[in-house]
Amino acid sequence: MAAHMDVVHQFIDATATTPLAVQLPLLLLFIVPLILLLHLHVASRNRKHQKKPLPPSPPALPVIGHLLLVGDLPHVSLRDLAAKHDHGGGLMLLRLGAVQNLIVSSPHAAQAVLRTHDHVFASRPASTLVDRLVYGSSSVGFAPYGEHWRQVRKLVTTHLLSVRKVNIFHIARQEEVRLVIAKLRETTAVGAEVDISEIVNAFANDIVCRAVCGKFFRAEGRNKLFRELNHITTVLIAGFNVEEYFPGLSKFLGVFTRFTSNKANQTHKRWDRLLEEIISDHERRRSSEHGHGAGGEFEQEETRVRYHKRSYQGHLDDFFQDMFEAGTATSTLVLEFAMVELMRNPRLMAKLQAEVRNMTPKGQEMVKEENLPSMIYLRAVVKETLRLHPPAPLLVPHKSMADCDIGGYTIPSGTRVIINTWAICRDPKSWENADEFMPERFMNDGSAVDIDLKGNDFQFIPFGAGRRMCPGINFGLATINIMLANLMYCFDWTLPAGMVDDDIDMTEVFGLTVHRKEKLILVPKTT
Ligand code: HEM
Repeated sequence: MAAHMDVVHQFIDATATTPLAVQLPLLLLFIVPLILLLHLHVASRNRKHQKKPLPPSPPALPVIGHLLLVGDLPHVSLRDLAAKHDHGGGLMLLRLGAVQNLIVSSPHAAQAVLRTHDHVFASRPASTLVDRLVYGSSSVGFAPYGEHWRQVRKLVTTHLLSVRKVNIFHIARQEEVRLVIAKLRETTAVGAEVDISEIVNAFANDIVCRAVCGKFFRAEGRNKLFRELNHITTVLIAGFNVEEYFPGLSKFLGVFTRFTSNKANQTHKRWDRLLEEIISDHERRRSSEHGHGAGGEFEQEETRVRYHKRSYQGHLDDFFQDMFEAGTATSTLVLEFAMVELMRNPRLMAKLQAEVRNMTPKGQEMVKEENLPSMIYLRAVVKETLRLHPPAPLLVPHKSMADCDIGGYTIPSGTRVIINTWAICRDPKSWENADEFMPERFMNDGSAVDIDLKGNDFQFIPFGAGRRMCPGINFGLATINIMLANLMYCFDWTLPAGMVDDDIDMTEVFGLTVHRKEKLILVPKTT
């Protein structure tokens, strides 16, 4: 240290006495390396903090951005756009009106969003329409990430959708399936055609109604009213809502949005009335149950669930409504598409029927839940249906809560995130003969035998993954498995006279979920 100070002193002494011509080179000798070092240090710090580029994007029009590129079937057009513009990274930015949307189209990119950076992307974009129509930001499915969402999600998961609760509801499921089978048997007596789409929709609706409202849900046609309100809600949410794409202009857009807003307000009031009635009914029945004692295990459990719901009164309506929207259309669609694919592939239907009939004890009137675990082909058929026809092909939009770097790009805070699970589930890089219905791929010797749908295998995420993953997965699969098994066990199926397999129209209509345009009409025959 002393030696070092000596050198500095010598330098100062020298510079004080030597002429400028000698001082300058000496100064340069010291200062230039210092400036260079400083420059290198700043450059490396800048490099570290420098924002990475935004993800690639097709050319956009002024004001409306890429809105015109998203056609009637956004899951298809987004897949095609990504193939051209995302440079193979699975990330593409589209500006829809004033809103930036990150389109995620590969398993790798989905994993980055839903697992590695799940804490950044676990929020939901705000929507004035959803707020007006449903309980929006206070529901489970549309709530922004935060304490409220955590509370309602925990409540739903623990008291309605846990594996234990789903198992307890098996008696109710069995009873509801029995009603459907009895109705279908009546039609077989006269050889009539049945609207399968309608039957499975009523069934899925009634199952959710029963879980949420208890076993008196049919009183005063409530199940039908639920179905109607659910339908209107889904159509409104799925429609094009200009405020969503130009949120800053919502005040000036009143003229364009008045019709939708009025309809949304009316529908909201009807939901309110219905849910209020149900809550008061619960209260009344609960006090009378106190007097008479509770029934079997299922009824006791129903009472306990109601009690817990009551203890969270403030959010009761929120999650009631969520259950209907999230739980009905999804299970309906899987059942309907499974029947469609099996009708188009009679050999596969025969294989499934053989399994279901062999695994059900002789003489049993219908398949019971305890018979299901041995039906591995049934599970493969359901998985393959979910792969080819995920009911929510773009999941539910997520929103980023902070800037985040993924794959060499910066995703700015506040970006809306659309995960194209439909494209991912049909990506030929992950799936052999990706567009073909081949349940065998999920069987023992199949290429996808180890791939599961619980949010760990990112090439197959029909229920999403991470914090916002569907909490109704067990409930939904239980509903689908028992119904499909019984449709296979109790009946043989044919198309209406004059139709052949290829006549089944696969044209899709996009909404919150994607469904076929045509109803599925079939003729059941008892076996
Ligand atoms: C086959 C049936 C079903 C499928 C394919 C399905 C699929 C999905 C998907 C893709 C999401 C969004 C995940 C994300 O944003 O990352 C979701 C969310 C949700 N699902 Fe399901 N679902 C099904 C059945 C059900 C059922 C039966 C219920 C309840 C009875 C339910 C309740 C919910 C709820 C509450 C959410 C919102 C979760 C949140 O935002 O935290 N789902 N579902």
